[in-house]
Amino acid sequence: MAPELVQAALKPAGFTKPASLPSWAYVSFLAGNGDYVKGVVGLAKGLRKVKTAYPLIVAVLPDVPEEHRRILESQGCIVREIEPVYPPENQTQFAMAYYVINYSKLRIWEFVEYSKMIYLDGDIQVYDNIDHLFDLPDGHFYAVMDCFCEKTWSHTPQYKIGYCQQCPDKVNWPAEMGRPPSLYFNAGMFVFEPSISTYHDLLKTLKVTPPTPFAEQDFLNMYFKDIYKPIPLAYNLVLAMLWRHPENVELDKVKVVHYCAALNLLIICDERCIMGACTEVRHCKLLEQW
Ligand SMILES: O=c1ccn([C@@H]2O[C@H](COP(=O)(O)OP(=O)(O)O)[C@@H](O)[C@H]2O)c(=O)[nH]1
Ligand SMILES: OC[C@H]1O[C@H](O[C@@H]2[C@@H](O)[C@H](O)[C@@H](O)[C@H](O)[C@@H]2O)[C@H](O)[C@@H](O)[C@H]1O
Repeated sequence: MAPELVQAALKPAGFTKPASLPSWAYVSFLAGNGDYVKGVVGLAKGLRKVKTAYPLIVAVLPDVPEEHRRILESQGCIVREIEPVYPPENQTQFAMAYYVINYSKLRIWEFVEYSKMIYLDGDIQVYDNIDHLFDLPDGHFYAVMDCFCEKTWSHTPQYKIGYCQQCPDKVNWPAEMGRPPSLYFNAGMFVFEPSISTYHDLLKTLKVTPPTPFAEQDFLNMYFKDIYKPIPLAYNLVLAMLWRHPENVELDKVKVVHYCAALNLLIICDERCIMGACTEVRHCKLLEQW
């Protein structure tokens, strides 16, 4: 779909809650007994603050303790336990060792009581209502394009030559390296349609797909390549964009911020010290944390 059509579909309609809400929902993913539950609580609070009309489902692995599940339910979340999904045995070095558990995100395609869902990582915060994304035309996979400039991408040819899809004209893709990479999305936020047939095909395809450094993100990019439609950066501002491609960031239009794990910077601002994005980028000093 032409970008202008995507833009048109993204215009927030005059929001009136329909008599019977369509079967749409937000969904997040939680594993382990660590601090990610705090992120998901923050996400639930953020969605409530922007007055979303739809529920937040949290797909939890069996290792999420009862206490954390109760906390999520006290925040109005619908908690659904899922079984882990593992990729085929392989010696792959994941970009982050724990990424292997992120393949379990694939279980959300089984949530077919919902016709359309918006997936949000637990380290994401929503600052503006994005319910209008549910109105995007069916039959596509919508997500924001990622950036290849962080060290976590150092294993890739694009990182090695300084190519990034966020600024494709800065370093041209050399002809001798074949075709440039297809548009590649960040899998921390996406709009999708649950489907049992797609769910079974995802798992079947995973069984014969060797794991790669960005785990299920690489897998989803490969699987949905033909129906992927980029949506504006405002819907998933990966923090690195603030210092890698500030020219692409219109802060006042940002609706969703993604506080990625590879963020190894403490952003200190004259007025306050925060971990994560800062709205006054010009005040910030970026410190290499470690
Ligand atoms: O120990 C973990 C690791 C990851 N996650 C979930 O998986 C998502 C993706 O992992 P992460 O955010 O670390 O990936 P990033 O986008 O930061 O690379 C998180 O946001 C959480 O929702 C989790 O619940 N527990
Ligand atoms: O398991 C793979 C993960 O891949 C992605 O994280 C990456 C990606 O954003 C890179 O572009 C950043 O450089 C990096 O820091 C960050 O960790 C998804 O956000 C996450 O949900 C999850 O799918």
